[in-house]
Amino acid sequence: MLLPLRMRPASLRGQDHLGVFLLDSFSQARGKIGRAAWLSTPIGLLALLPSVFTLEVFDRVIFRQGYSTLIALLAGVMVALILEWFLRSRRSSSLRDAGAVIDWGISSTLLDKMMNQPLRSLEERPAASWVALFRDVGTVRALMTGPVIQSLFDLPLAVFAVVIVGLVALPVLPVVLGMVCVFAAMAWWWADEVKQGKVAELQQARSLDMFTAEMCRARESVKALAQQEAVTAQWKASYESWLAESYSRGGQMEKSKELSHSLLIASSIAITATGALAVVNQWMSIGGLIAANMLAIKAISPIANLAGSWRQLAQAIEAGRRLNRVLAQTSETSGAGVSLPRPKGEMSMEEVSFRFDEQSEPVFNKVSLKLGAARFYTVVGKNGAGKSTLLKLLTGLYRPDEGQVMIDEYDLQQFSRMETAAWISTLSQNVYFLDGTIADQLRRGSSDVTDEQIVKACKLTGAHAFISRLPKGYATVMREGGRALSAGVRRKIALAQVMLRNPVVLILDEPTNDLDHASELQLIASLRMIAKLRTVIVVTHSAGMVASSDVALAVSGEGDIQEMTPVQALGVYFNRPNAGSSSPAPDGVKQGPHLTVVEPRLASVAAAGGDVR
Ligand SMILES: Nc1ncnc2c1ncn2[C@@H]1O[C@H](COP(=O)(O)OP(=O)(O)OP(=O)(O)O)[C@@H](O)[C@H]1O
Repeated sequence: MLLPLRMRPASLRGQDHLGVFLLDSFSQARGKIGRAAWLSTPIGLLALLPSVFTLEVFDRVIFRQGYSTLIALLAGVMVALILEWFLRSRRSSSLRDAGAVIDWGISSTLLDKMMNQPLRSLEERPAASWVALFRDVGTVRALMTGPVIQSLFDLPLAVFAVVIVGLVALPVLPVVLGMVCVFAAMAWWWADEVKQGKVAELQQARSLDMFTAEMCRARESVKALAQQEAVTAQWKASYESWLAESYSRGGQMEKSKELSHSLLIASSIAITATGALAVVNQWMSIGGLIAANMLAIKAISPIANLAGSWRQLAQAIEAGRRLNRVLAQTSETSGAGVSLPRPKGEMSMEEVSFRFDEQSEPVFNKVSLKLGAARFYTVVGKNGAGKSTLLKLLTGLYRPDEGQVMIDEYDLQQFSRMETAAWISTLSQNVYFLDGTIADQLRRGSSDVTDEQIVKACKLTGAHAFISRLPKGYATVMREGGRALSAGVRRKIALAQVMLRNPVVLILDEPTNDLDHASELQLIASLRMIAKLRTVIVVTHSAGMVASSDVALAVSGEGDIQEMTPVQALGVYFNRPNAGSSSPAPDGVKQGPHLTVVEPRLASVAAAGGDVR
């Protein structure tokens, strides 16, 4: 239900749980909507004056040659017209303001909601459906400025018109009432989309939009794998189904419009015929007959217009329901309430269980784990075992179904995303940048960083050398997630972004993906040094990284995690049973399981435990 509180039937108040969040935004515009509703009464009355003018002209001016009456009537009707124009423009402007207030209220609440939803809720909805939700806000706002609300506000006019017909042309009143009832019945009959609460055409248009967005995102894969034919066929099928629905609905609407037009003419004929009989029998005047015809149109128009706007109302109701479902979802916690001392960086999991949904097997089943502060951990396991899921639990991005994830003695659940991110910085597998310069990207997570710190972080991750060679250096603009930069450079910049947060715990998901061999060695060396001061946890398929870590956490894929020495992990997961002994070392490993390669010019940074701030 989208109507503001004072416009809703009393029976619905308080029980409309669907509209409760939207009503918050509507209530901010209540004053403006109220003013528009109040203005509708004088507007309705003034709109009837031309009919009364016609009546008087016929009855008093024509038959009695009353020139002075005509001048007085003309003056009166001109004043009324100007006043009506003024009031109508005030009403439109109030409704426009109300629409803007509602739009702003819902859009900003929706944006807050989106930003503060747990990652799992965000993942359950395709990215394109969020874009569609913001478009839904426009649909709800259009309700305020479109024909629906105007027709609703004009409904009192119908009542006034019928009353005046009763006063000036009583014999035709039954015909007018009959026609009003016919139009009201037709309006009810055509309201099937409103009654069903869904607009199939709109739903198909949304699916089509979402598929088009997916297609654009997957353009490189589609081209590379030559999937054009299959994708085109799928898109055309989706488009055809939307077009068929739109065509059939369009046809129905045209039919109803034609019928409504013919019925209006029929009403006029019926009123004229009945009125003519009444005039002949001197039950009413000719002026009364002409005025009754005009008033009948005034009485029927709001009802006919309302019926013509059902579609817009149905779309707004559907959009409102969708918005409300999202707004009603739970957000992440807003914070711990007090500023807690910076933790040392010990991480632990106590009896943690997690599964993606009821139907799937648990990824973790009562797992307990203790990770010491300032140590270097690697996470190993086969594809799909649950390594990334483990990282998301450790960063607080996923909440365990059971058990606790702790940093030092604090349960992560008590912290807001901002609080957790200040201590635990994470670099996910897929790096994506919003539009802006490289410097903007680096400042986005930590606005107070200095240029010197930015350069230091980029040197640490190896991004600086590349950025310095760009014609615009750090002012180079990145678009579409930074596609113009190579994947390796994007990863190095993202890593610098993470380092600038000055975390206690650094969590990286396959950071050596896309890195060349020298960069991988440099990163491993940097991470070893960073781990002198911070806890470093890295999901990796790099033997060199595992060999350089203090402990390997092996995710079995059967719900548990085992702690191993790097040598054991290299044997089990990299088929290198003798790594760390006198046998050939894994790639990137120079001496035993520990890598000691540090670029000389980075030594000072690395020696400070990667402290760039
Ligand atoms: N958003 C999700 N919704 C549902 N299931 C998921 C989701 N993300 C991961 N999974 C499932 O959870 C399991 C663990 O996935 P995860 O990405 O943690 O594995 P991984 O060990 O990191 O794999 P890889 O080495 O391929 O990156 C997989 O079976 C995967 O299909």
